Amino acid sequence: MQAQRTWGQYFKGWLDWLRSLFFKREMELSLVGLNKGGKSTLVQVLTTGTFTEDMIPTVGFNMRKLTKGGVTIKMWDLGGQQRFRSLWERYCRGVQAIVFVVDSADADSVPSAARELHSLLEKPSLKGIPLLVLGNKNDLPGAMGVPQLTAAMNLRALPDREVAVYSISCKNHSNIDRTLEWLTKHAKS
Ligand SMILES: Nc1nc2c(ncn2[C@@H]2O[C@H](COP(=O)(O)OP(=O)(O)OP(=O)(O)O)[C@@H](O)[C@H]2O)c(=O)[nH]1
Ligand SMILES: [Mg+2]
Repeated sequence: MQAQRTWGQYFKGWLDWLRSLFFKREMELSLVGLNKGGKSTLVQVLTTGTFTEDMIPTVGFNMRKLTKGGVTIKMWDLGGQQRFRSLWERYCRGVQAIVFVVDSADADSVPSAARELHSLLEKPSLKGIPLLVLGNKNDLPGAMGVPQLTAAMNLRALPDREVAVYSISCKNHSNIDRTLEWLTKHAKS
C-alpha cells in the first residue's frame, strides 16, 4: 500500500514535470477580505514557506508572482481596511479566481466579512468568476469549520459561479497544499 502510494506520487511528479516543460500556463487572482484576515501572510507562506506574526497591514495593494508546476500565478494582495475596499472590484475584474480570506476564529467579524463578500460579488463585472473562501487561522481555539463558515457567510446563495471553501492555517501550514492545488487548476489552459 505504502509502496503503491510512493510510486503514484513519483509518477505524478514526473507527469507534472513533463507538463511544466511543454505547457506553460498562467493565471491571475485577487486576494480580498477584511483586514487582519491573513491575506499577506498567505502570500508569504505560498511564496517563501515562512510564517511571521508581525505582518504590516497592506496599504493599497501588492503584487507577487509564484511559479508552481508550470503555472505562473500573479497574485494581487489587496488591503482589507475599509478605505481600500473600494479598490477590490477593479482588481478582481478579469482574474481567473477571487480568493476571499476570513479570520475563522473571529466570529464577530464574520457577518461583516459576509456583507463585503456579497456586495463585491453583486458587481456585474465579476459575474461567474470562481470563488475560493479560505477560513484562515484554524489553529486558534473556536475557529469555525467549513459547514459553519458556509452557513455564516451564506455561501450557498451565490448563484452561477463555482464556490469552494477550505479551512486553513497559514501558521500551521494546514491545507496550504490543497489551496495551491485548487488555484493551479484554475489557470488558463
Ligand atoms: N494564529 C494565526 N495567525 C495568523 C494566521 N495567518 C495570519 N495570522 C496573523 O494575522 C495577522 C494579520 O495578517 P495579515 O496577513 O497582515 O492580514 P491581511 O489580511 O493581509 O491584513 P490587511 O493587509 O490589513 O488587509 C498577522 O499578525 C498574522 O501573523 C494563522 O493561520 N494563524
Ligand atoms: Mg495584507
